[in-house]
Amino acid sequence: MFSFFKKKTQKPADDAGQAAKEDSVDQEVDQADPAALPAAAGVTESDVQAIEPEATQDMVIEPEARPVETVDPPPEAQPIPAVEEAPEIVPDPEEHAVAVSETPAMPAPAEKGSWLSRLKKGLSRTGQSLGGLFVGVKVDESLFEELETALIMADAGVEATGKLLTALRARVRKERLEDAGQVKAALRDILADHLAPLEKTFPLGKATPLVVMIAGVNGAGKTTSIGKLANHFQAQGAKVLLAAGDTFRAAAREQLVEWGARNNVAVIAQDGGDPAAVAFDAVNAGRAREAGVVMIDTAGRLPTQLHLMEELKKIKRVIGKADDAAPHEVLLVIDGNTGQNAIAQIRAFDAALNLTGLVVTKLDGTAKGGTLAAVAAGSQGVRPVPVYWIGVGESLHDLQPFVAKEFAAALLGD
Ligand SMILES: Nc1nc2c(ncn2[C@@H]2O[C@H](COP(=O)(O)OP(=O)(O)OP(=O)(O)O)[C@@H](O)[C@H]2O)c(=O)[nH]1
Repeated sequence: MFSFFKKKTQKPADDAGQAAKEDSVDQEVDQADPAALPAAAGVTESDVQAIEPEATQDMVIEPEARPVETVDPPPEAQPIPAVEEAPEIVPDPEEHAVAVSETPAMPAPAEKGSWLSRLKKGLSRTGQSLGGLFVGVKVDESLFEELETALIMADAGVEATGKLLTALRARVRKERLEDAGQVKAALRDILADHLAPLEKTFPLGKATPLVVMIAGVNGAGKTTSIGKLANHFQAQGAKVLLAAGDTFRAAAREQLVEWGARNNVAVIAQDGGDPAAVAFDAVNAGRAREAGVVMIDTAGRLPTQLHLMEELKKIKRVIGKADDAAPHEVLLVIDGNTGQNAIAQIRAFDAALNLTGLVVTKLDGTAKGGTLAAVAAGSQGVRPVPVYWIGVGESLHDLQPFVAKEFAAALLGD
């Protein structure tokens, strides 16, 4: 395992200072000869080196911020393998002894059934309010009215709700459906068709390395999703490299480093400084080490924090200086509980970054599972960005590819 850590003592004093500093680095980076970029971005070769054990002593780790309790090790977790390059950048490797596994931990096909039941359970609040409407009722206008209310309450939005109900009425008429169960089955098909354009297979292997930039608001589940995906990609045989693009929050870096240790993959990190430089290093390191995937975490931010949105654009630009075609994927992680606000988030991040996909987390326990129907309908002018993965919990197995048919069934509690 390769672990890198660039040490810098300078930290941003405040937002204004940080913005000014970023502006100057931005100009440097943008005007620089790409070959000279590492230096322009404040990166020197001596900065990028395998961490020595004693260097970890200087790391600032907030013990209370360690996410140990939020991260379930895979059921088949094994003790740390006796690898020479054990995760030295982790201050206390013993803490990882129970969590590190070399064994791919994503579900085998046989586990598909349990994923479907977790998906159904995760979406049960939406499932009960939508699916529950069909129990012991007659097929009449009041059923359609209740459905309309339930879809709006599930945050499907006005456009999707109208479209779905128009299609359902037509189907009921055409097929002369009189049984509520049949109407429910018809709605399930219509929903699945409606959501199908969002379904897309993640293009692992499209480029080597495939550079994936991850963005989102604070706490959406970016870092956790990266950890789960690292495991997923490894299970598919891809060598993974992670980059801790949140250079401001020590706990965020720590969390990624921890996921790196769990998955036995390298993490590029830096204490303070320019996140674009970390991303740039990561792409180069990924290429040098023939990684299959480089995943770049970024600090959480609100679309209204304009200077932070500019920083995100800059990170993307600088990644492009390391590899013309990169980032190949720009993913927005959204919290499934966010409801209609997710639409505003997608619009804003898409405008800044031209998103290629979504990861929707925390669908467990939400009554707002209809949001994806709103995305598919292009509600409020949102572009129907593909959904690669959905998350229904905190364990490794709880993040899985989005399948429209499965999702539609779970939305109706089936
Ligand atoms: N219930 C549930 N919790 C989740 C899911 N995905 C992530 N979480 C939890 O959400 C919390 C925040 O996740 P993070 O990965 O730290 O979020 P982040 O976007 O990286 O956060 P910042 O770095 O602060 O922007 C953690 O406690 C995760 O375990 C999910 O699908 N379901």
